Amino acid sequence: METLSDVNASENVDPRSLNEIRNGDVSERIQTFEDRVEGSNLFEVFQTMHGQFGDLPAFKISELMKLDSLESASTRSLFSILSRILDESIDKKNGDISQRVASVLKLVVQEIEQRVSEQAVSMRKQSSLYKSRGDRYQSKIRALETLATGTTVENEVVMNHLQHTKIEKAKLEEAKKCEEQDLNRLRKEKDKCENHIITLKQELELTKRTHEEIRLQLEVQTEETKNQLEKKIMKLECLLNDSRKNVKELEDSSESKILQWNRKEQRYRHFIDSHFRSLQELRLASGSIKQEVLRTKNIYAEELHHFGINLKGLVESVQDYHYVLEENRKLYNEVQDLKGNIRVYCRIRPFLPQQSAKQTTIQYMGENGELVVTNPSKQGKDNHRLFKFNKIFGPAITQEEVFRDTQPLIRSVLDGYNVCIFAYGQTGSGKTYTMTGPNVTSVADWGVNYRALNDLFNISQNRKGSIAYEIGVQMVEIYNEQVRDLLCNDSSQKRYPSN
Ligand SMILES: Nc1ncnc2c1ncn2[C@@H]1O[C@H](COP(=O)(O)OP(=O)(O)OP(=O)(O)O)[C@@H](O)[C@H]1O
Repeated sequence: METLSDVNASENVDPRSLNEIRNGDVSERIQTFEDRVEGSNLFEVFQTMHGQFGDLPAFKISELMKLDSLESASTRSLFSILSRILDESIDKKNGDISQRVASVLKLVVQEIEQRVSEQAVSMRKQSSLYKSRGDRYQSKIRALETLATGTTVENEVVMNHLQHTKIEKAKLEEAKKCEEQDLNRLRKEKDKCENHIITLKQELELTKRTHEEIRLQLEVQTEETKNQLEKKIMKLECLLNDSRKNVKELEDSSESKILQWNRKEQRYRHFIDSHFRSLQELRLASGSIKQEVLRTKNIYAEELHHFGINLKGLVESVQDYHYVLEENRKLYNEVQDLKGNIRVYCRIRPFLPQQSAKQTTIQYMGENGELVVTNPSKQGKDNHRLFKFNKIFGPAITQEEVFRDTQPLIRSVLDGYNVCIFAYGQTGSGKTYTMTGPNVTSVADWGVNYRALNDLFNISQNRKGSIAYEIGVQMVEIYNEQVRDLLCNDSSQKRYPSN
């Protein structure tokens, strides 16, 4: 890019000249060129002649004419000299001009004419030169103005770049801070590492010493081991010899075994061949069995079809059966109701082996549940008392017989009735014996509880295809007007109902 200073340097033009050219002021420049010529010598000659021109000798004029100073004199000086000479001649000689003065004047006029023509040519040249320069400068000015406009856009770009650079600088400063922090951290870590290295060196030194000691010990051990190994090698060589003998023997035996194996192989081959033949026979048999199975399958499908038809009838029968069963249950429960919701049975305990006076107070025991008890200590009407029960179980009756009478009542539980079996009597009268039994491991001795539960579980098991039962049991004891839970393991919580 060509700048203003470059243009000045290349053209060697004063900036002031540029302005003058721009304003078109060229005339003053022509005068300046005229002033550059100075003819002081000629002027001085004419100064000396001032006031005595009429007496100017011929040699002086010749000398004057020979002088080269005419060429070097300025044009203004020449005009001034010419004017004075003419004024002098007019004043002193009444307008006559001598031949010599006329020739001098002629020379001066010729010189002036030549100069004027030369200067005119020069002026034209200079004028055209300045004009061309002016045009060039104008175009350069326009170029510079365009350049200046471009520079504004560039400035914006540069400003953006500067802004970006500032942000980058801020980031770099931030990064620098981080790096300084990292550097500080690394310095600390370096210090730590150096300390660690010192510690490690000490440990290494210690380890070296230990290692040296161990090495010495190992050398001793190695020597011992070497001796032992040498002994072992001796032993092993002996063993090797033995082994070689053994190998020889084994080779012999293995040869005989190989012969045996070959014979066995022969036998197995025969065996496999026979099995292969059997297998082929089996394959044939399996084919026929498959056909048989297919036939059976078809027959089975037909039978299944018939079975389905029969089953349908059976399902209908089962539905009828359920209906009949329901009817039975209703009738059964009605019978139980007719028998009475509350039934009282009396069981008479036999005498215990340790009882000495085996004298009974029971006077009469009727089939209809009547019981007459005597009291020998009382007389008259109070001597005997009559009791009426649903049934009386005598001393010889078994556990099975007692249960049989309660069984129907217990079974009504399965139809949704609540049943309670209540054993009442004084201490030692046989309540536990009747309800639980003397020996639970013997089925014959089972009391009402075991038998009832066993019966209920059996029935629920038989009916599980049609009915799912949930069975719950409670066993309580009322003693001294306090109810106690007999199924509770924790004696502290036995009191019923538990808190
Ligand atoms: N029917 C019976 N046949 C044989 N022995 C019986 C019979 N009933 C009870 N006993 C015997 O009588 C004794 C007392 O019976 P049990 O313990 O059943 O009486 P209990 O009424 O439960 O007494 P408690 O109220 O003190 O518990 C027991 O030794 C028992 O074996």
